[in-house]
Amino acid sequence: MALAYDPLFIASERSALDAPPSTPPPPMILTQEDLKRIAAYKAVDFVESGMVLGLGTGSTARHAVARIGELLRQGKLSDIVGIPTSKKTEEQALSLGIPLSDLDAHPVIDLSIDGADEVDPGLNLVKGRGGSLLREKMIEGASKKFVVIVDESKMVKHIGGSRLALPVEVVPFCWRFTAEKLREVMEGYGGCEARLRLGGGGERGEEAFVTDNGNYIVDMYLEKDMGDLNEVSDAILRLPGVVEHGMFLGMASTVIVAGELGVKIKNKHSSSCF
Ligand SMILES: O=C[C@H](O)[C@H](O)[C@H](O)COP(=O)(O)O
Repeated sequence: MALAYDPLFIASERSALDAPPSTPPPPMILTQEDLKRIAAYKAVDFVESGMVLGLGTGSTARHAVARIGELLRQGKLSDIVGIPTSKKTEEQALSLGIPLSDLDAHPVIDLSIDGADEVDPGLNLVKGRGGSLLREKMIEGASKKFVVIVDESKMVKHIGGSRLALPVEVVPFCWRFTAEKLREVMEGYGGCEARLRLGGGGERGEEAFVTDNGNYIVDMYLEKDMGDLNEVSDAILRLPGVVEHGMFLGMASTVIVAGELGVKIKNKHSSSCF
């Protein structure tokens, strides 16, 4: 996969690829990790000193948090306050010396940067395959601007189109009951299989995954396009055992997609490439 990116930009991140100044850099083969980093760095271009920042969670957001830490260390950014969307991100940000706070102290956030599991043509998202959807939705929903960073593999024709999980955070109390209710509700929207997410412990990871909020995740595997996403969202949220779901509808102001042909920036009302 040879890409139309500035090779020096990538090489600066991969010292092993540094070429002597007189020779042109070799054509770059970019990994998915490179694409995530490129999208993340582009998003950090939106960050200005003095901002309150929502710090996302996941393998893509991790690059953005690292970059913010780097720019702070270099003195290119100052007076940043980070609001982490998970305990994991909190740990990373603390290790980088990024000053942190929370929504109680900063109920309005200037800019949030986060990855996504799926992005549809209307910039609706699936998030939460890392289990952080509730805090992400609270923080990103309180943001004046929400910039989503993805590699092109995350683009789908419709939500659920990857056939991977659409996560729903549920209270542990009688989760089977809630999972069954979810399955019943989704019968009206093309159907789904609803499975408790495991991996929370045990010799073979057979225990339930527990979120930062002490809840479980039921992963829904959709059969087809659900249709009216706002209607599905309302129906899911009406179930008493449901805390939140991983559809982020109309929340992204900008999506930065790093792919084979370069970086695309899609704004809510228009899109551009460069
Ligand atoms: O709970 C996890 C978050 O919603 C992540 O932002 C999402 O899963 C994307 O993660 P990644 O960048 O690792 O694909």
